[in-house]
Amino acid sequence: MAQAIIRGLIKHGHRSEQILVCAPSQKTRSALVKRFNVKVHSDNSAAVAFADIIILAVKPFIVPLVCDELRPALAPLCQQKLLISIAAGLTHASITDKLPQGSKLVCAMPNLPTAIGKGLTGLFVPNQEDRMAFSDADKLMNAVGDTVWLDDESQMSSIVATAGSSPAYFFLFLEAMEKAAIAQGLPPKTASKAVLQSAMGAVSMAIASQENLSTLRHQVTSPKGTTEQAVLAFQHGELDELVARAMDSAARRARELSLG
Ligand SMILES: NC(=O)C1=CN([C@@H]2O[C@H](COP(=O)(O)OP(=O)(O)OC[C@H]3O[C@@H](n4cnc5c(N)ncnc54)[C@H](OP(=O)(O)O)[C@@H]3O)[C@@H](O)[C@H]2O)C=CC1
Ligand SMILES: O=C(O)[C@@H]1CCC=N1
Repeated sequence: MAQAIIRGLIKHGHRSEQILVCAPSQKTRSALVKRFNVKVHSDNSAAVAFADIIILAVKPFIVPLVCDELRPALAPLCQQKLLISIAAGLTHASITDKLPQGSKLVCAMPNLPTAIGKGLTGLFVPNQEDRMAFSDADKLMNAVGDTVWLDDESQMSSIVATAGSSPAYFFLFLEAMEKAAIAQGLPPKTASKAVLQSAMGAVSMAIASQENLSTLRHQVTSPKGTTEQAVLAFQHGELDELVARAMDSAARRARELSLG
């Protein structure tokens, strides 16, 4: 995910020499230098001296370890630095507990399309009045997509399910359509093109249109036509219930991660 953010930031005008990536493995660091020409370091605390905004982009269980490493360097500077955690599930309090008192932290939940400037990031700070003070986090994530502020931290698990994880659901659905189209006899390249262009067209249209999703669906679905048969098959397969179950599972996992 860090690479997606870096790619998006550079694509949208941030200079690579202004980005320092701290990662333990030499292989990852070399790959990042080669790919993005960013600065790299093996020591996480180097980020404190270098950057005003520090993104914690490690697996949730590694966040406490990284906070331990940042703490000594961060303590005297914590009012001047802005930290952004993108770790799924971790609560604001559980991270600030590991940071020097007075540290400024935003919890964020981006998604992979950040890499092409089309991300969606949910942002949360405990006091809504503080949002202005955290506008740099909003600006940064806005450079790689859109942002939404969450009023309540309990909404974060829904943003994980709806935005953080959801590109994978769409990829899964598109994969299934591609397989079915090939099974029906389309050449793989034609199947892929037809699926992706149709998905892009549908989403672009939904964004541009004044109509809601249901109205747009009905515009495609001619009475007694072809679409109706496919929609009925999805409904017999209880698509709504399946999607709700899948999203509940993702949200539940985010809440589990918050318990450590
Ligand atoms: N993948 C996604 O679409 C999204 C992920 N997230 C969140 O992003 C976070 C990272 O997930 P993801 O990118 O998928 O995971 P990856 O495993 O792909 O990346 C994790 C990175 O953390 C680095 N790392 C490991 N240990 C340390 C350490 N001690 N100090 C500094 N860096 C370290 C690794 O570096 P090295 O290669 O050197 O080991 C690696 O590059 C998670 O918290 C996840 O919840 C949030 C939204 C979307
Ligand atoms: O699967 C995960 O845990 C991460 C968080 C959201 C997307 N990927």
